[in-house]
Amino acid sequence: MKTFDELYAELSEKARTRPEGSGTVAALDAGVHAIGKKVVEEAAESWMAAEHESAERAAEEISQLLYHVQVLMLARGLKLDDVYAHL
Ligand SMILES: N=c1c2ncn([C@@H]3O[C@H](COP(=O)(O)OP(=O)(O)OP(=O)(O)O)[C@@H](O)[C@H]3O)c2ncn1[C@@H]1O[C@H](COP(=O)(O)O)[C@@H](O)[C@H]1O
Repeated sequence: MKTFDELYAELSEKARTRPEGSGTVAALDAGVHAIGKKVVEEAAESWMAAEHESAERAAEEISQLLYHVQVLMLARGLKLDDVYAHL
């Protein structure tokens, strides 16, 4: 298990070191447009799971949404504090 901040730190390190086989590196290389589409897809899947499936399935889809949101942040060079400043 990891927190939102811990995941962001892990993904930042992946973006910096670009290890072979990293899905995050592949997503970053695909660019903001492709990442944005994944965010929308995972948002829809989160909605559908929350409305029609178990709480556990909804949590799983929401975790994927959070992951893709973080990849989008990295693609735009946004740090956690840039977002937290608006909360
Ligand atoms: N938490 C996640 C995570 N959540 C979601 N995803 C990606 O989102 C996809 C889920 O989308 P879907 O369920 O729609 O599955 P899918 O349509 O079959 O996936 P695609 O065909 O679109 O790849 C997964 O296949 C992963 O590619 C994640 N990929 C990575 N992480 C974590 O990120 C870290 C870095 O991962 P790597 O960069 O791959 O090393 C690790 O700790 C991972 O656990």
